[in-house]
Amino acid sequence: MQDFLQQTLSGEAPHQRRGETAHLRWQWLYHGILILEPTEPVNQALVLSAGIHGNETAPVEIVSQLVNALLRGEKPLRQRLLVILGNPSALRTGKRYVRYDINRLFGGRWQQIDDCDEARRVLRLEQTLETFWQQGACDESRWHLDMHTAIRGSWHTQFGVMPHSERPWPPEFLDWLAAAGLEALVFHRAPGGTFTHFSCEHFGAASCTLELGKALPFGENDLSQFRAAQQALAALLYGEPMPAATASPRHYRVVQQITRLSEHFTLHMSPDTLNFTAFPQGTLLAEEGDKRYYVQQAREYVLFPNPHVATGLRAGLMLIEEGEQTQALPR
Ligand SMILES: O=C(O)CCC(=O)N[C@@H](CCC(=O)O)C(=O)O
Ligand SMILES: [Zn+2]
Repeated sequence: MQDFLQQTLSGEAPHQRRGETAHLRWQWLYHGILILEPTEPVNQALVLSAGIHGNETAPVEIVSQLVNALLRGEKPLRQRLLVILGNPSALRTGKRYVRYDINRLFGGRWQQIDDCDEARRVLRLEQTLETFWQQGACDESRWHLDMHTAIRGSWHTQFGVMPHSERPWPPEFLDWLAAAGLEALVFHRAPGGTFTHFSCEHFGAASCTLELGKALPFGENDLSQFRAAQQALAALLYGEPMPAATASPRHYRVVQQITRLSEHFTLHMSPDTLNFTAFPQGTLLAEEGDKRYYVQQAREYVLFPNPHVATGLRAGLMLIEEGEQTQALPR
């Protein structure tokens, strides 16, 4: 296979479904799903995914470049690696999703929607991860990096979203995220239907949703903005030197989720509001019938505000920065 992205976009299975280089063996498992195993024994396994949303193309281009170099035999591999381009149909159309946002369906939530390609895709991805992790030794370290881009511009242009976990995060994982150039880390405080929640909750993986810049069509991305992330990935995959972290990411925690429940939902934010915009205590953020969302803490920052999500889905998250003084409004 010459080019994993082009192969995936073609919708065709490759003529040759497995192969090897001097460093590794690879196998095409299904559309957008490729497994690569080093010939030398290793004790680390990585799931590297992108294209869970079909309009978020920069990470797809980055993953494809990294993987193509491995397929051409130009680079060694230091991990067992499962590469996933999450939603090939959506990638072909350049839309976030075709019928349903697959990053809300993991952990079996696909069973709660009508049978459709996206529900089946999530089942396939869940099963593929399960088999991949089971194939490793029991002491193998498990990481999952799921790469996205944000719909809006952001005060922090590159950041990570960490799934809810009761376990402490491995320091080497946090160090890697800092070296990848992430300016902020956002910590969820409740379980969710994202891919990273699934791998963290079900398989104990250290996982993070990486948000790299703003969503643009294929060919319009300036990948040089993401040099640190690309170098950090090359370090992980090929054993190249890690870039030095220039700053420690700021830490934020989710304190409220705004959910759109009906057609009557109104979000009181302009379409230009950037991610991580701060709002003072008492600000009315959104309303829907009798339900009103206000800023509770002294100051809260908005993430992923989107009044156009399907009903029942998250229309925004409100964050506080760790270490900032908090004082909630009396209820
Ligand atoms: O910019 C937006 O509104 C969405 C960008 C995006 O797709 N983000 C992920 C975050 C997943 C997480 O919470 O870990 C998503 O919404 O699925
Ligand atoms: Zn996304």
